[in-house]
Amino acid sequence: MAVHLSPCSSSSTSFTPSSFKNKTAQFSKFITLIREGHSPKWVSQIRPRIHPRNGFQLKSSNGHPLDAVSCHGDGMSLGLEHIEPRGKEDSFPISDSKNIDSKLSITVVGASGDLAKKKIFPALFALYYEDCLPEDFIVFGFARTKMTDEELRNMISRTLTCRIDKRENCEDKMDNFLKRCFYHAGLYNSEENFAELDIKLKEKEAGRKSNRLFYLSIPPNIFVDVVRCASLRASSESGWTRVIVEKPFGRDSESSAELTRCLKQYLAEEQIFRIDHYLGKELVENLSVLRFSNLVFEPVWSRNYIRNVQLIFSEDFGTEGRGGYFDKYGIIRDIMQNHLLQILALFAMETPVSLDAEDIRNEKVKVLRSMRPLLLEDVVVGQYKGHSKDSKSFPAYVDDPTVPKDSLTPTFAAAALFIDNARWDGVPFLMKAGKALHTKRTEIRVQFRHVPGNLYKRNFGTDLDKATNELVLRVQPDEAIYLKINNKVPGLGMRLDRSDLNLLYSARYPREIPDAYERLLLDAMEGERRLFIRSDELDAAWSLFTPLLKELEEKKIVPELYPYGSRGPVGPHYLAAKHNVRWGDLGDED
Ligand SMILES: NC(=O)C1=CN([C@@H]2O[C@H](COP(=O)(O)OP(=O)(O)OC[C@H]3O[C@@H](n4cnc5c(N)ncnc54)[C@H](OP(=O)(O)O)[C@@H]3O)[C@@H](O)[C@H]2O)C=CC1
Ligand SMILES: O=C1O[C@H](COP(=O)(O)O)[C@@H](O)[C@H](O)[C@H]1O
Repeated sequence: MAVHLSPCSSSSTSFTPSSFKNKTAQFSKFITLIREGHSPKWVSQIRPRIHPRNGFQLKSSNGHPLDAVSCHGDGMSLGLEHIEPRGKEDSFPISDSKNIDSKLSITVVGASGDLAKKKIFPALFALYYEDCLPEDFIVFGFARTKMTDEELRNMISRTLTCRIDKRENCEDKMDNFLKRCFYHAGLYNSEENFAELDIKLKEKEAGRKSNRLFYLSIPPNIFVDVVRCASLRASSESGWTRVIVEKPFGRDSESSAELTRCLKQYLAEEQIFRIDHYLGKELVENLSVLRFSNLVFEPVWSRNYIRNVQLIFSEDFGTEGRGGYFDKYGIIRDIMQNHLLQILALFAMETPVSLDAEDIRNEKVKVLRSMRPLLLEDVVVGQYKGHSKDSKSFPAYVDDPTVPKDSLTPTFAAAALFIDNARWDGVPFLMKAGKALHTKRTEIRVQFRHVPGNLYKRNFGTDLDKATNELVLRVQPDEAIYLKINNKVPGLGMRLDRSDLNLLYSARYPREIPDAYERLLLDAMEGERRLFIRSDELDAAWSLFTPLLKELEEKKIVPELYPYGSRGPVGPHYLAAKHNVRWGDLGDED
């Protein structure tokens, strides 16, 4: 009987039991693993299943985080995934990665691209500079562009920087890092080209146990091809294989589910690391610390004290160079459905049972599933238009040659979301995201309720809203956490003033904050999934936005135009007013 892998991509593969040369070899490998010290506890929890590359695989039957360990021999192999006890050292700790007998091979697929140059290679170098990579690692670039190893190194070297506060040995470190970088040109759907990559990887791995990490820094339409080829032809035969997948994960619920289904033809969920780089940002990571390790915040973290929450993303440049991608997605899919919604989930979730990845992701899924799908009436969309200022002219979105002149794709959106649970009933969560605005900033703003029976209300005049407390978490730039409070102006009279209790990171922690990609790459190497998106989280996120996105497209809703470099359209003010909210980012002093 042949097992056919489904037709998610251009080719399908079949495996026959006759190719399993000797079944007893499976069991001798199994026994070897036990002898090598793998715990019989997890061995007893595994059950057989078919694996695309190895033909036969053993997998745990419960939903705990797993880690892939594969072994092979005699022309056939077993892929084993084992359960690690919760809360203990992670399934593949960096200390294990540092094991001198094993090698880490990182392949950046789409190495010639913008993200690879701008973020991934610099992040890998930063990790190397900080001694966070295993001693024995190599980095391969893979893309269609013809390049030699030397050309790749030249390309990468242009974007590498050493930490501002630690410049010693920078040149040497760069040289050593670059010596470990190699390149292989190939087609994304060619199993043959990935088999060639496999040969090169093996050459460098020199017979040692190898763990392989693939970073898919490519457009989404070729994700499945690459996963198919990499998993069938270039996955590790002696260690784990993991794949980091960049967004977008589909365009809506259906395409996202289909993408997940296709990826799972070749990978177990535990091998898929869906990246949302906002989860790797310092202030976003700190959100849980702030909430759950300070007595003063958690008790007020509910509808009883919080009037509204605002999640604001603003960029001071347009879609320059990325119009082709952006026009298919728009700002709601590009920023809101993922980055802002992930922050919202972390902000609003209940206390997780532990800091274990699954416990946190369980809570995020719960809160996402308690939310109301967005309604058209609670959304405003905009698009930037050309604008001239001080004899400088700024292009309209539709001036981009890769964007259709009549495009209705929003480059700006504002939305009101609601969580129908006991903690957040009736509290508006307002989101605002836009490109080509007057400033670059990402913030979480929490506006608190009025002080009941405030003794000092006469001092605030008629606008009591101006006197409420506001907690601001500025994710970027100039990371900061500050609380707006009312304070007495020093002196003999009784004059009140709005002041900030301000934790400005640059003053308190005068060192460079690692880039989000550094943290996330490190986590993926360690097998830590806490900051990556699980497939049910993704489903829940798409369920909230898909009906709205369809309606916007079907009804051809025309976005409100706003000038490049402005504060955006006026629609969001009406939306906020409808929910009795005033945007917190209006004052320039903020
Ligand atoms: N750039 C960014 O700031 C961000 C990007 N992302 C995501 O990361 C991924 C990579 O982004 P980015 O680097 O900007 O993408 P690019 O458009 O630069 O593409 C990366 C590489 O993929 C290859 N490629 C491009 N288009 C095609 C195509 N139609 N068919 C086959 N190969 C193609 C090219 O390499 P070659 O021709 O050499 O094969 C290119 O260098 C995308 O999924 C993107 O959505 C996510 C967050 C931010
Ligand atoms: O994912 C994306 O994020 C960037 C913004 O990331 P940041 O870390 O610079 O804030 C955005 O420009 C891009 O459109 C989007 O795809």
